[in-house]
Amino acid sequence: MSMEISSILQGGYNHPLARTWQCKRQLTKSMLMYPIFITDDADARVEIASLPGQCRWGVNRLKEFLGPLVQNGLKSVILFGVPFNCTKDETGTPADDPEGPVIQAITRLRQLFPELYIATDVCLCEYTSHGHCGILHEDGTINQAPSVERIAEVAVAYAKAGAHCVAPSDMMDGRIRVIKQGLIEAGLANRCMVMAYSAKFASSLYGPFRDAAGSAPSFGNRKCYQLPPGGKGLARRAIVRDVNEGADVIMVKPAMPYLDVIQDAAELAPDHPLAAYQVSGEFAMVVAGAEMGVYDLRTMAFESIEGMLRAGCTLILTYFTPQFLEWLNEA
Ligand SMILES: NCc1[nH]cc(CCC(=O)O)c1CC(=O)O
Ligand SMILES: [Zn+2]
Ligand SMILES: [Zn+2]
Repeated sequence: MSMEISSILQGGYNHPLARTWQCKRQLTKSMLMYPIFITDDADARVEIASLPGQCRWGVNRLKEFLGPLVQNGLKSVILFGVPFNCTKDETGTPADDPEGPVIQAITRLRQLFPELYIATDVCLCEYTSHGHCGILHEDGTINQAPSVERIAEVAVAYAKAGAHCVAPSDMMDGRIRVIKQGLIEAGLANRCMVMAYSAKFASSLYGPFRDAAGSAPSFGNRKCYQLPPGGKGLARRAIVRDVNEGADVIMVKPAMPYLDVIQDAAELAPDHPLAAYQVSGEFAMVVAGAEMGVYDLRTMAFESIEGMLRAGCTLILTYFTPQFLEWLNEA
């Protein structure tokens, strides 16, 4: 009894090279954007306990930190400011301080690595006294209009300093439109991209980041602006909303538990680049499993990315970037 011809699949992926042809999209170095933490002690290099292998860096150390990675094919970074020596207030005044870590780092990186693509996370939580991502009413709820104005002001300041991309992670309604408008008014809209954290969920997976950035809210939580994990419909509406407001790139965050949302974004915004953010808790989880002997780190790291590529993303923000650059050399 012979097999049906359509039953035979293995011949199509028997050879290692043929296996790569079965993947519609393969990880390349250009797809990787590395999230890095910049602190306001210029000479600092402080390891972050909850994020194995990651440090908070001062601007004077950026050459030694990123030089070897750029040499190895690093194409882009996204900057997070982590200030300790500033006075945080209600409106996040230190966010766009010209002497602050983000603007200093943009200037320095543009000089050091002219080819490196520099994105900046834009948010107020690292700079507000209350640790929330916007400006609050007396009763502690978000005051939308001034929040969005302030966030746009910070975004434009980063663009003026030379950022190639501003990426608002606050999840305030209407911010993409106001940021885009601000860039247009500043004459920068044609050379600074807006990457919208469109579908950002209220996740348990941000813990190590908040630890690293000192950005945990001092009261309450972020559930009135970040999406509920089951909110597929809301995520779809937020993606469409941000496209209509002028986002250049759509992002889904976290990535691994939200692959269906990435796939939805690919369908809803087929003409936009699509980013997935493998967040701090995902990174910590993958590393911890390897340390417990559950799997091989490298194999699992690639598998975790494979899902995002299948779902349709074209850009990946991950703390594994230095390792991937290395592993892709060996592949
Ligand atoms: N604006 C907040 C912000 N910016 C980046 C992350 C998370 C990134 C990560 O976990 O790697 C968060 C999440 C949060 O604290 O709510
Ligand atoms: Zn924030
Ligand atoms: Zn942020």
